[in-house]
Amino acid sequence: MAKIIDGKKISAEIKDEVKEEVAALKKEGKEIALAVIQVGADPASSVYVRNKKRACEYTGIRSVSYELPEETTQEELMKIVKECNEDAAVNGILVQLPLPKHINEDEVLLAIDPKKDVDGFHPVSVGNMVIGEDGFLPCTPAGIIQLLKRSGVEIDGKECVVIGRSNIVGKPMSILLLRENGTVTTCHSHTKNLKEICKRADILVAAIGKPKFIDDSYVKEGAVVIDVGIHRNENNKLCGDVDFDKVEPVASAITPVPGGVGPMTIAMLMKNCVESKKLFGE
Ligand SMILES: NC(=O)C1=CN([C@@H]2O[C@H](COP(=O)(O)OP(=O)(O)OC[C@H]3O[C@@H](n4cnc5c(N)ncnc54)[C@H](OP(=O)(O)O)[C@@H]3O)[C@@H](O)[C@H]2O)C=CC1
Ligand SMILES: Nc1nc(=O)c2c([nH]1)NC[C@@H]1CN(c3ccc(C(=O)N[C@@H](CCC(=O)O)C(=O)O)cc3)C=[N+]21
Repeated sequence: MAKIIDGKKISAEIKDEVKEEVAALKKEGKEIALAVIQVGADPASSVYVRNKKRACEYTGIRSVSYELPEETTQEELMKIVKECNEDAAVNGILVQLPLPKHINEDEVLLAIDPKKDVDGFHPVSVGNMVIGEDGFLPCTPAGIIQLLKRSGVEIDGKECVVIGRSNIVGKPMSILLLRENGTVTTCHSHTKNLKEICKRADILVAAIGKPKFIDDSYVKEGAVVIDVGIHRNENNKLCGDVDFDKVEPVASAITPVPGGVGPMTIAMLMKNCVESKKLFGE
C-alpha cells in the first residue's frame, strides 16, 4: 500500500505560513494584491480561478479579477496588462492560460513586469530558474518540489522521469528536479520506449494531459508517483493522468487527484505574491 501524499494538508501548512506573513505586513500598513486576468471560459481555468479567489480570501491577499470575453483583442489585453504593471497597488499579475487562439501568448507573457510575474512564466523568470538565481518559480513544479520535500522524499541522486515538456509544467519541473540534484529524463510525444524509461524512475511525474494514461505497467515497484493531470470524467468527477487504482498498489507514495498537486499550485502562488511584495513592493 502506497503512502498517499496529502497535497491538501501540505498546502494548508503553506497557506498558514503565508497568512502570518500577510498579517505581519498589514501591521506595517502594507497590503498585497493579485490581479487575475482570464479571457474566455476554459473549464479547467475556471476551477483554478475559483480556488484562487478562496485562497486569497483565506490568506488576506486582495484579488482583482478581470473576466474578459472570448473575443477580447490582443490590444485590449495588452492594455490591461500594462495598467496592472503601472498600478503600484498590484503586486502580482497572472494571465490565465490557455488564451484564445487569436491571441499571441508569448507577447502577453513578455509584457508582464518581471517584478510582478508570480506565475514565473516571463523569460526573465525562466532564465533565472535555469541558472539557479533567485526569482519567481512556476507554481506547479515548485509546489511539487515542496510536496516531495515536506513528505520526506529525497530527490538527490534519484532517477527522476518527467512526462511532458510544456513551458508551464514539464520543462520547469525537469529543471527544478535537476536543481535538487536528481538525474532527470524528460519524455514527450516523440519519446521512444516511454514505458521502459518510466519503469526506471524512482520519482515519476506525469504531466501528459491524458486521463489515466499511466497504469501499473509504467511504474517500478516502490516508485514515488506525482500526478499533475486534471480532467473531468463523464460523471463530472476529477481524475488525473495516472490510473490511481492500478498504480497505488505498486508505488511507495502517490498523489491523489483532487487533493494532490492542484492545491499546491495555489499555495505557491500565494507565496509568490508575498515574495513580490517583500522584494519589490512599496
Ligand atoms: N494540478 C495543477 O496545478 C495543474 C494541472 N495541469 C494539468 O496537467 C496536465 C498537463 O498540462 P500541460 O503541461 O499544460 O499540458 P500540455 O498539453 O501543454 O503538455 C502535455 C505534454 O505531454 C506530452 N505528451 C502528450 N501525449 C504524450 C504521449 N502519448 N506520450 C508522451 N508524452 C506525451 C506532450 O508532448 P509534446 O510536447 O511532444 O506535444 C506535452 O509535452 C493537464 O492535464 C493540465 O490540465 C496543468 C497546470 C497546473
Ligand atoms: N497562468 C496560468 N497559471 C496556472 O498555474 C494555470 C493556468 N494558467 N491555467 C490552468 C492551469 C490549471 N491549474 C490548476 C490549479 C489548481 C487546481 C486545483 O485547485 N485543483 C484542485 C481541485 C479541487 C476542486 O475544486 O475540485 C485539486 O486538484 O485538488 C486546478 C488546476 C493551474 N493552471
